Amino acid sequence: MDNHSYIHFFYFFKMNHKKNNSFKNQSGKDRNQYKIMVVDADMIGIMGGTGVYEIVEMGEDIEKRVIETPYGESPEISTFKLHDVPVAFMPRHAKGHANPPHMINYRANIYAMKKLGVDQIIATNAVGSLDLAVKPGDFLIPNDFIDFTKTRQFTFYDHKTVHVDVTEPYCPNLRDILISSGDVIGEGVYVCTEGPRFETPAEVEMFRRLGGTVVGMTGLPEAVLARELEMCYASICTVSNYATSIAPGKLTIDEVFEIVETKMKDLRTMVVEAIAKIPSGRSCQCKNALNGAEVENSIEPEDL
Ligand SMILES: CSC[C@H]1O[C@H](OP(=O)(O)O)[C@H](O)[C@@H]1O
Ligand code: HPA
Repeated sequence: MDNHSYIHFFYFFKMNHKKNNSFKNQSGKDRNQYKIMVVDADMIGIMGGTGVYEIVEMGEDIEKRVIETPYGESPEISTFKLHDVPVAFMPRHAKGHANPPHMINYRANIYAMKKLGVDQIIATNAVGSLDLAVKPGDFLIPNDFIDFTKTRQFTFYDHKTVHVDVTEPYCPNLRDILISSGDVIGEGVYVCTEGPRFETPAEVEMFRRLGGTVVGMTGLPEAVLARELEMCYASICTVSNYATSIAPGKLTIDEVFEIVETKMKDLRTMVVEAIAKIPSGRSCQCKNALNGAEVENSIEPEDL
């Protein structure tokens, strides 16, 4: 086992270890079946969003797998090599865009990536623009978010008190790499709604006044769950439309898919270029996200 794999193994051992050495979760299932099995350390993850379901044609030695997690099964993940770097691609909404934003199993998705050995994630998101200067067809790398989701499982820490810091919600190093890999707007605030409906004009006006730049439905809790597992995470937002009421007329998903499709080639080029630049080993603080975040001696209810 190399150093990196050992660290992953240790980390998950720590996460799963209970005072009484029991690995049973609340449903009584044996947690050993979920213990980390690193396929490839230093793996880069890509979470493909709307219109981005396959990116595997970029790589070699493609394998497909579904990962079991304590939260359920992941969508089918493709693993492959790109510039000799191991990459895992997951379509966030699963095959055929089966899962709408509020039904995505975000915990299973992120846990599965971690289980594979992914420690850095590049996400792609289609978004509506809240700002006339940010136009359909633009790429934007958000540096902050506002979370308006309502019904989602948004943390791994229901049974232990952990408050992760999100002063820098997206990995600064990964953002810098993305910003230098394409023609992008280098900052902006991503507002996440619950969906699946689009926004009302009053909501769009509120999001604008709150400082939002773009709006989407899937960026949260994905970014926070990645932070909770000490993974680096950054997003490439493809602006697919002006948010409702900013441009006249009804918003349809056809226009979203159409713009994403026209930007697909540039998006792929950006992702390939970024992956080539990602250094092995991480110098950011994402890998230490749990330092100073756990309330000492907080007891997991299942231990009582
Ligand atoms: C089909 S339009 C709305 C849909 O597009 C975005 O998806 P993703 O972030 O996965 O690219 C948005 O969040 C909605 O899920
Ligand atoms: N609103 C919410 N989500 C979106 C939009 C939008 O206008 N466009 C693409 N995803």
